[in-house]
Amino acid sequence: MLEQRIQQHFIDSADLKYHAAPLLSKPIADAVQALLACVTSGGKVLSCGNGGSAADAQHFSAEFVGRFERERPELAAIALTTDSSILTAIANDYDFNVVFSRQVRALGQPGDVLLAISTSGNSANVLAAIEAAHERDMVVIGLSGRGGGKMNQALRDTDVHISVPHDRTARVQEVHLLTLHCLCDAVDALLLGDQETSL
Ligand SMILES: O=C(CO)[C@@H](O)[C@H](O)[C@H](O)[C@H](O)COP(=O)(O)O
Ligand SMILES: [Zn+2]
Repeated sequence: MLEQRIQQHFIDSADLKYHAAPLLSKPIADAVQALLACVTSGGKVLSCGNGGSAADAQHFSAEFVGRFERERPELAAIALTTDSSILTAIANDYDFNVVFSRQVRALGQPGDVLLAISTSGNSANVLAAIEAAHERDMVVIGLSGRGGGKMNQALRDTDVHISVPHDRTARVQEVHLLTLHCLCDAVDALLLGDQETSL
């Protein structure tokens, strides 16, 4: 019974990945181009999200600043989810809805990229970060699910929306993580050439 339940998670996750691959490969490739333009012109990536998506935001920035699978120069990325002093001060003095947007206004420059992650597309602090990024002439890569929610309206035509076609938060997050690894792999391939992985 329990093992069957566990196996069903694996099957559902694999099914979604098969189904989503042809739907998401184009927006993911568009996101790669946005990231490449950013890093080759001296820009940086700011990333944000709540809960599991905060972990995803940090996962991405760790692989940009550190490395993914291949040796390469450092790439600039900052997760806006990590500084507890900044987060508590902004939430305490202003509102939790602006914990990311104030950091975007403080750190964002034209040509930078905001990686905005929300499985529902409806988290107010992520939506406010998108608005702040537009004020700073940044491109936004939005990762969502469940039809995209309010992120559909928040994003511009010049942004990239990667919307996972599933309603369950955990399944959406599983495809978000795969997407982040696709982004890291493709940026490395375009920067270094299409070689085999070294790690
Ligand atoms: O990881 C999970 C569920 O798998 C949760 O921590 C989840 O990330 C949180 O409930 C978030 O607050 C959901 O926000 P969002 O993805 O809708 O923006
Ligand atoms: Zn989770």
